[in-house]
Amino acid sequence: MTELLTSELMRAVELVAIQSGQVTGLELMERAGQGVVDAVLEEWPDLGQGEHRAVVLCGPGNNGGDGFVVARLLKERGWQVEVFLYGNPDKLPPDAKTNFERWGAAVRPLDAYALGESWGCDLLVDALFGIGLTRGLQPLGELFWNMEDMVDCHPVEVGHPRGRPAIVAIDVPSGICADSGRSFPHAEEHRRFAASAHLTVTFHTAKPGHYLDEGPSACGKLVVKDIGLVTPKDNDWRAQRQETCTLFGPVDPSLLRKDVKHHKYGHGHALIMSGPPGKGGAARLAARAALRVGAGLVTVGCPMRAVSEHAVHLNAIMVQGLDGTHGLAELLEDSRFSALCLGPGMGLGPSTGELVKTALASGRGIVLDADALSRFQRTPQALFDLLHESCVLTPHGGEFARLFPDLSERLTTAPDIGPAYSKVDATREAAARAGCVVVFKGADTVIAAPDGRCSISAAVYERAAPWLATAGSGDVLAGIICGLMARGLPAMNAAETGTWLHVEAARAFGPGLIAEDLPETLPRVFRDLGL
Ligand SMILES: NC(=O)C1=CN([C@@H]2O[C@H](COP(=O)(O)OP(=O)(O)OC[C@H]3O[C@@H](n4cnc5c(N)ncnc54)[C@H](O)[C@@H]3O)[C@@H](O)[C@H]2O)[C@@H](O)CC1
Ligand SMILES: [K+]
Repeated sequence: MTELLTSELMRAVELVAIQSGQVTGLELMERAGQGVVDAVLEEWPDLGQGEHRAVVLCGPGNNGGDGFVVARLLKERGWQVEVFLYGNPDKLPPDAKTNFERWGAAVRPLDAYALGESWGCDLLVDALFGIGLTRGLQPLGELFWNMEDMVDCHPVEVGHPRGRPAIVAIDVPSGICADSGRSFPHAEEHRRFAASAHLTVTFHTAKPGHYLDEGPSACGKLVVKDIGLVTPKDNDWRAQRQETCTLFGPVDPSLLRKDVKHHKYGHGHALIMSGPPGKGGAARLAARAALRVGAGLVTVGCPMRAVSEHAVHLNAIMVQGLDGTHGLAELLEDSRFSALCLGPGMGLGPSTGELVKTALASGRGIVLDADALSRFQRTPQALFDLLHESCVLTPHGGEFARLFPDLSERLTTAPDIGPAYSKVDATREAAARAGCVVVFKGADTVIAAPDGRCSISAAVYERAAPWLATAGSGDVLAGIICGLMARGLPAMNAAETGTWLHVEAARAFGPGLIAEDLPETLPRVFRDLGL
């Protein structure tokens, strides 16, 4: 688990270190610049030998200051270095100004570079803006478009005669908000409003924006360099500041082990509600996932007329025909049902809403997904009034917008000032409003509890799982979380652990994955975890 710091918190950590006299801002800047050079040489060892050419693009703040340090350190290694500045050197903040002066060689205005498309270098350093970005950037010609093209289409080739540079972003690709991973679109005709990099080197700890929204694709690869800062642990310091969020993973295997002393009921009984005949596949996927993740028993509850369809497909999973809400209430008199899942394939008719209300009244652990969420599009508050701490909502972007239209709008409207409203902000607000755990799905899944706990469970960088974008994979996730809740995990733990396992199963299976493969790959994931 890694704590991710927003720009405000990062500044606060830096201030504590400087005020305590342990370090100066200038020393931190030197360490940051050195960290970037180290990361570049680790990533491209060929750049460690011989003379190379670098172009460093510096901005008007301390990110630019880091850039001047990098320029100087590369020059000391015998490189040819050209520096371009966005802004006025007289207005640089003190530490950046000192490093501008230490650089001491020519600095040309950025326009000369941005318009000139001078790509003939081995390393291009983006030191324009870091965590201090507060608004959209002025159009920079085709600079960002060319950077994206370079990253997407051209493998780095050190010494290529036409110059195919490795692109490294300092702290965060310029134009990307470090808190949200969002850029600030403007009316310029070019599509890119932020830099792209092969490698992004950040300091002390990653920021939420490295994992959210456009962040990961802009960053390329992310490396965190230690610059000797320590995040204060004391509660007083924390109490005065905004809450942090964590990058979740890996899971704690002890939560998943089965104790030899337990019989099947010791591992819980999950009830997965299904829709009408012909729509039962989603519930069966969820049920299979709940069973594979270790629930002792799993039952699919369905309308009487869907029993035979389920019966021909299911063996270890039981089928129970139910007579509407009355039937569900009667079934739940059996206290051994420890968690429920409603939504996948249930349909948008009134019966779905009624079944959800009956299930919620039982007070059991409940996962609501898909149609169980969309059914409440017109009356979200009616749903929120019934939710409790043992509930988990698992919306994708569309379902989130149906339940929380105002939050979704803030998240999708182009921001004009930074830090931009983030998926972490939106999920946290949603969880507080709903009074339960919310899993806002995507490659940048965010999970929040009503008490403010929040984590990002991202399928990006080395954990990318593009094959998860397949029909039914959300149903499987709902089933995994329900199975974990049936086993006794509290809602937040189940949501975080389930989301992590879901991605891990997709990664373990790899290309060609379909939803059916996910539950079947869980045993391999468990073996790899040492269970
Ligand atoms: N905070 C820390 O702990 C450390 C920070 N360091 C570096 O310092 C950076 C932060 O420095 P700053 O706070 O100076 O922030 P930046 O260097 O990111 O930029 C801030 C400057 O840009 C201006 N600005 C913001 N948005 C703009 C826009 N759209 N168009 C034009 N100007 C704009 C601001 O008014 C300010 O002058 C970090 O990203 C990192 O690279 C490192 O030197 C080491 C330690
Ligand atoms: K940058």
